[in-house]
Amino acid sequence: MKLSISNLSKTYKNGVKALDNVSIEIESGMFGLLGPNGAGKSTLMRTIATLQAPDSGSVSLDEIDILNDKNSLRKVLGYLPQEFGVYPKMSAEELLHYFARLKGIANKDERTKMVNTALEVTNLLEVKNKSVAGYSGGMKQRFGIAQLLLNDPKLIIVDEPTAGLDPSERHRFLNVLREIGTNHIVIFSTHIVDDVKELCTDMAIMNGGRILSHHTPKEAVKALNGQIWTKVIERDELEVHEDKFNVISSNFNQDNTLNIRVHGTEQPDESFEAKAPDLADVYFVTLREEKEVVAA
Ligand SMILES: Nc1ncnc2c1ncn2[C@@H]1O[C@H](COP(=O)(O)OP(=O)(O)OP(=O)(O)O)[C@@H](O)[C@H]1O
Repeated sequence: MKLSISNLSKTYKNGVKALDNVSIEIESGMFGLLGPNGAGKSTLMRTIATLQAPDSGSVSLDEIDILNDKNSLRKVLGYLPQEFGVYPKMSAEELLHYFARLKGIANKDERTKMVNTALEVTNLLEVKNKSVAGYSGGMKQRFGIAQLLLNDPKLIIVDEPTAGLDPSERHRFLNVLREIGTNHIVIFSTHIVDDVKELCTDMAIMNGGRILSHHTPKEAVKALNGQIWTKVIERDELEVHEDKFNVISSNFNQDNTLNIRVHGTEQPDESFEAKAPDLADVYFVTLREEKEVVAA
């Protein structure tokens, strides 16, 4: 299965160019779309989900021309938007039966089987009789996945599903996605680098409505080998270092000093130590290079 996006552009009425000639191909597996707030991720997701039209460009899933044949796409799509509304005071099981009926599954045995599978995959079997309105944030997100699994979608889109989840809920949610990622195209957007690191077989970094890079996480990290340098400095030395070196990130240590990471093909000076790159370095280097291009 392949999702092909070609030359997609969208400018909102207020003049914001949310998509700027986006082209990318996505195959089966877990695909992470990583970018800061306002990068254009939701606009891209909503366009693929046929909820809004671009100004130009095309999107296809195998032979389905998504923009001209919305209904065919919707039959194979599972979409979990960023805000997933208010739930009525019904149990998860009842609500899933209700959604399954809406999706046209009239046969009760067939519906029960589907509902049970969805509850099982999302680890909600034990709480299936509880009201969804009273679920925690993480349980609600997993319920969102349960409802989208009901029509056995081929393309699953989840928009920033881990925002606001506590670490254990986030972990449980990522495990559910991992479970369904093997035989579907799952696209999920996030601004959390670790989400992508833990989960994705493929990824792209987006900002300013453009795809800045598209690599597997492994390849992207490998490409920075030998280019990341660290040093511990006092906090009031940060500005000087930022003026002189390509500082991509800084983190406080317990003693209130700062650990800075610098990008460069050569050791900046002898006070720096070489470090193995990680995915956060990839993210910051990519965004920084974009800033330099925009400024030039
Ligand atoms: N309906 C709209 N009308 C006008 N501008 C919009 C609209 N929706 C989004 N934008 C703007 O388009 C840009 C891209 O927004 P989008 O929501 O696609 O980004 P995002 O990467 O999903 O960010 P976030 O994580 O904050 O949702 C932003 O500058 C946003 O303010």
